[in-house]
Amino acid sequence: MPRGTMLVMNVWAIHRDPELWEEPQRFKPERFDKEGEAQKVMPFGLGRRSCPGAGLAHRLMGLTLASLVQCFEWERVSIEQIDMREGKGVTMPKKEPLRAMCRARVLAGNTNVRKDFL
Ligand code: HEM
Repeated sequence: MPRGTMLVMNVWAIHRDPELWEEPQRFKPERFDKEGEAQKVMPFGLGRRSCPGAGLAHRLMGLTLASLVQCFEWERVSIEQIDMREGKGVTMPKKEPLRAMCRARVLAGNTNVRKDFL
């Protein structure tokens, strides 16, 4: 490849390649229990120009999720399966926004908690 060539990878397609992934279209977080699977995901790019914020993003994602679980009680708004299809946009929005009910837990300073939530 000549020097200075710009190489653009289609990460979207790589992440959905059935030769690399079992049932690539299904939401199966347990797939990453298998050794080596996590190394096949490239959300932050690769090489010298990969995302310098990857470490911060990894830490923040865990912290954000844990804070949401620790500080709020969550309930579904219906018994229908959650629509996991993606919409269009740079930040990977869901096609149908996720709707859920939440209530601050007592430890988060909420004293107005229903008994069945305790
Ligand atoms: C989930 C969160 C994030 C994702 C998925 C993400 C993803 C990416 C991707 C795919 C690139 C392009 C890499 C390439 O060209 O190969 C990039 C670049 C970059 N990201 Fe992130 N990023 C995230 C969070 C962050 C955060 C938190 C920061 C800063 C605090 C950040 C700063 C940057 C910068 C400065 C670049 C340009 C690097 C360069 O061109 O040399 N990103 N990011």
